[in-house]
Amino acid sequence: MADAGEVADGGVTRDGEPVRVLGIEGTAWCASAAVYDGARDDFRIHSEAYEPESGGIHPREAAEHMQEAVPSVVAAALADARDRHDGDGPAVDAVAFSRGPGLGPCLRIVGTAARALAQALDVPLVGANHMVAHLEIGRHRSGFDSPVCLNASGANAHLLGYRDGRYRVLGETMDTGVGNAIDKFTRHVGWSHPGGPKVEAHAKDGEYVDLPYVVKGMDFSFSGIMSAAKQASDDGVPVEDVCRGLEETIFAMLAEVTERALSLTGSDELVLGGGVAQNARLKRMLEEMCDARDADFYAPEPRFLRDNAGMIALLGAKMYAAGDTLAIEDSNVDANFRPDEVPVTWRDAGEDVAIAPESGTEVRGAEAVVDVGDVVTKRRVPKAYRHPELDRRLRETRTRSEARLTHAARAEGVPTPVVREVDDDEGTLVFEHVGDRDLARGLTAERVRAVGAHLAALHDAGFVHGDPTTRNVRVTGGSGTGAAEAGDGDEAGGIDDEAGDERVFLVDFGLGYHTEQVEDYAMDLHVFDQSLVGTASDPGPLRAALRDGYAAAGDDRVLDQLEAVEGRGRYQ
Ligand SMILES: C[C@@H](O)[C@H](NC(=O)OP(=O)(O)OC[C@H]1O[C@@H](n2cnc3c(N)ncnc32)[C@H](O)[C@@H]1O)C(=O)O
Ligand SMILES: Nc1ncnc2c1ncn2[C@@H]1O[C@H](COP(=O)(O)OP(=O)(O)OP(=O)(O)O)[C@@H](O)[C@H]1O
Ligand SMILES: [Fe+2]
Repeated sequence: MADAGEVADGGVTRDGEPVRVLGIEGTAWCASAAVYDGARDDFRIHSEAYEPESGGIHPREAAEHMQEAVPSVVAAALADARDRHDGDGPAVDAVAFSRGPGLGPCLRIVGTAARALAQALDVPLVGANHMVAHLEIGRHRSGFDSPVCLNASGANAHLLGYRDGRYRVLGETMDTGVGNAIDKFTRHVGWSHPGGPKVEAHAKDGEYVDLPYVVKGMDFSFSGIMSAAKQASDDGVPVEDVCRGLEETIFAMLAEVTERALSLTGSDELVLGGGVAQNARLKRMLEEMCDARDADFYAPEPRFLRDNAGMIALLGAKMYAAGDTLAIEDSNVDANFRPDEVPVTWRDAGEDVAIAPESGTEVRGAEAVVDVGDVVTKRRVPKAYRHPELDRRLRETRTRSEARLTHAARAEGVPTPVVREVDDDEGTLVFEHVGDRDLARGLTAERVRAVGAHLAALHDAGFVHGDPTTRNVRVTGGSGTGAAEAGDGDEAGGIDDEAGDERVFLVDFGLGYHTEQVEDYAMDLHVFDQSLVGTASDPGPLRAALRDGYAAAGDDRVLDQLEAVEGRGRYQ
């Protein structure tokens, strides 16, 4: 079936001329071809879904589906393009295809089809990253300038922000993609693929049940919650209740890390993408979270959320307009193609997502409202987007651990503010005021090295910070040179950046916990490392300083494990 999209301004042009691009998608389950027409800024999409008879997606069956369905959807799209075309020359300016990530056998079929079509039409070939396509479609349709993007799809879950010519991964899943996690549970209870819509339907009749909630900075993991959900169902908890618990927990995790990314970047725009984004509960949570912080939220309509070739054609049009085409001999597919590997040729340098907003006397962090005066009062305000029981549990436990671990860290010689008052019913803490500015606005290698040493001291004492970022470190002294923005001069009254004046304090221990696991220590370092990548204009030397500082004081096994964490292909 062909869908005609709305006509709008802002279609993609090359040298002032609207471009028309045919896109082909087929990374896993959806064989799809579409024509994007820059003259009308509209899309005609033809899709055929693969629906496994039992179990999940079988790569071989999925490839057979592509083999069968790609030619027919491409023929339909080409007929549309020819319909639109008047005059000489080929009906489209370029052919774009999903190069990855996805299932190798499927990708190869789509790649072959795209190469053959580009050659037959004698037009350039464009290789699109499927995850970047999931986010560009929303950015394009929203008209936002430089949003944070949450991709919630089957095989992936990423938080992305554009900076210095790349989409930086601000946070991501540490194990499976969000849709795949949900689908594993539904397979366990015997439901057919895809499970997401069934969980949504059953959750409507369910009561909330507690399940493990795991976020680490802006990263998150689903393995614990999925095992607990399967166990709960085996133990006789009604499946509707487990579905409700799953939605409330998983989507609250995604909303929280997204809020953290908005807070870290200072961005007030959020765009959602990916198949799981069709879920109404997820959209409502993100909408409420954004409303509460006066941010704009945009989710495209469902046909652009689930896998579709419209998004591939649009990204293809942008890339083609930027001259970003592929020689046939360089057009191999990449099953593990990460979004941060893509040189973003179609955006300008001035479009970076904001970083490190001005701090004032009232700071709105991701979790809390913080009054910064002679003392610092932090209130974990209730989050209307979360289920009230989950909200109460998180606010209480985090307030309690923050008080305890802030104190425990100081006992290990790590500078932290003195805790003056704790009220875990109200979720309020009162701290001594420390530092002149956040590390984000005063990044130097020396300070980052100190953070490495402080984290090593915590780990040596058997606990993690849980959310070490450049915003959760306070520093004294000058504004530094590595900061993402020019800095704000010497707001603290001009203390020089001299040895002896430097103090580096850790704050915000609410996500910390006791653990003996090397993996948890490595994740702690990884979270900080990622925040350097997300906030610094030249992160290389700072990342090296982090490792130096840690190596001097900490356990080498943790640094080895950090490499393993980074090297993990997280597409399962
Ligand atoms: C690499 C590529 O092949 C992959 N695509 C993909 O996973 O298809 P996508 O259409 O983005 O997402 C499908 C997932 O989206 C879930 N889903 C669909 N409707 C849902 C709903 N109403 N609630 C929750 N999940 C839903 C499905 O269960 C399935 O896991 C990806 O983008 O990661
Ligand atoms: N003791 C302190 N002294 C000075 N400033 C502080 C102190 N504690 C917090 N701040 C400031 O308030 C900001 C927000 O605090 P905090 O990180 O604890 O809140 P949060 O809501 O948990 O934030 P997020 O989850 O986004 O990291 C910090 O980035 C820092 O600028
Ligand atoms: Fe997808």
